Amino acid sequence: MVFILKRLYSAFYPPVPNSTSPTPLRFGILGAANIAPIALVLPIKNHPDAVVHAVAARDQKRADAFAKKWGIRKAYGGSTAYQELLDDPQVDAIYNPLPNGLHYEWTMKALAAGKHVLLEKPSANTSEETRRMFEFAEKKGLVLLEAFHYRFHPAVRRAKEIVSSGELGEITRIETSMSVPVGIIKANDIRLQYNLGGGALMDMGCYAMSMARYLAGSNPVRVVTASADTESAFPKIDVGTTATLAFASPTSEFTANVRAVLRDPLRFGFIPRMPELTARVVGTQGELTLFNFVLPWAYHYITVQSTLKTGAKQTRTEKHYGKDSWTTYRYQLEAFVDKVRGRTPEHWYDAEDSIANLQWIEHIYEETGLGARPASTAQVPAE
Ligand SMILES: NC(=O)C1=CN([C@@H]2O[C@H](COP(=O)(O)OP(=O)(O)OC[C@H]3O[C@@H](n4cnc5c(N)ncnc54)[C@H](OP(=O)(O)O)[C@@H]3O)[C@@H](O)[C@H]2O)C=CC1
Ligand SMILES: O=C1OC[C@@H](O)[C@H](O)[C@H]1O
Repeated sequence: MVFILKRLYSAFYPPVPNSTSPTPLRFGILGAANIAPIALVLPIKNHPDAVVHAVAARDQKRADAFAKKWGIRKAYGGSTAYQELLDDPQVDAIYNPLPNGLHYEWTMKALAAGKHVLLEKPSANTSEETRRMFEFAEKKGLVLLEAFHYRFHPAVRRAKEIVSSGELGEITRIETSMSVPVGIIKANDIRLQYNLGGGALMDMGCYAMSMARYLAGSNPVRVVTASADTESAFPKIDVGTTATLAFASPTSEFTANVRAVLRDPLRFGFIPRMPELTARVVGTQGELTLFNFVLPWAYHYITVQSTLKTGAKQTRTEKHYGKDSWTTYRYQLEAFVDKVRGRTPEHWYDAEDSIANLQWIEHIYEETGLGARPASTAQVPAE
């Protein structure tokens, strides 16, 4: 417990670098979003070559309050604030943590304004929108990254390394699961609004899908089964989705179970269930479990159970926290800034990865009968 508190403390009070660049990469944030402090504002304090220059919110008071609280120089507010932020020549890169259904519109506008974009997950409401954003970024020579921060963390990279090493033999099953108990996500949350791109599969499921594909090292070949739980209060929203995907293997096929739940029901009507954040790979020679693959910087463990040549089973536990005080978001920021600066990031993933992730999310939504999330109807700049 003390260990976790220390990790949280250093995430919230990151050490500042001894020297900083006179010309740092200047970020602008679209929306005074809940996630912005932990995902960008705090980790950037530890980056010697990046700063947050401005924030924009639909309400001036909200923008001012956010800027004051987090020490941000400039605050744009009002109905034209987002565009004013994009037009600010002192902003080099945009962080887009708007609701999913607005990702496409404002990323396209940011790219049109000549800004690099760090875009929250899931990248858009549809895979076609994702493809268009990446094509536009490519055309403009700008960096665009879907913020799957977990992928940059040493614990996740190590889990992948173990799977790829062949130590577990041939993969026979993958399970990725993310759930939170009912009550955490409030009824008016963006995650429960269809037009804003809500749904468990979009929100938590995009990680579960991304991790399953990452561990598999390929894309699925088909959806085997998929079912969604709904509640009448939230039309067209999956409050929970479970899907089984088939992947091709050298000998035949293996399956991945992907589970995402936004409102896990109480046990016996009153006991909250523990959140789940687990990835598991079962192979012909052993199995691996990564507990907390999404926020491994706070706490995680990897257990590997393998079968020795003698037939005996051996179990070990590994932990990989990497650099002191670095969260998944700090690792992600390092890669993003490196990419913009023309350096080769230690780790990266490409447009095809983001496009495929959403394609398979769409396939699952179709299979559940709920249908994919609605495409944006906003006017966007010509690609
Ligand atoms: N990487 C990660 O770990 C996490 C990523 N996320 C992702 O970040 C994004 C934002 O999530 P979160 O911070 O929880 O969201 P918030 O509920 O804080 O909403 C984000 C911002 O959206 C703006 N907004 C614009 N239009 C609307 C609208 N019609 N309704 C509601 N809000 C609107 C608001 O900006 P304004 O201030 O201008 O009013 C608000 O600040 C999502 O894509 C989510 O998937 C979320 C949590 C964790
Ligand atoms: O990105 C996220 O990570 C953590 C989850 O709890 C949250 O709902 C999601 O948006």
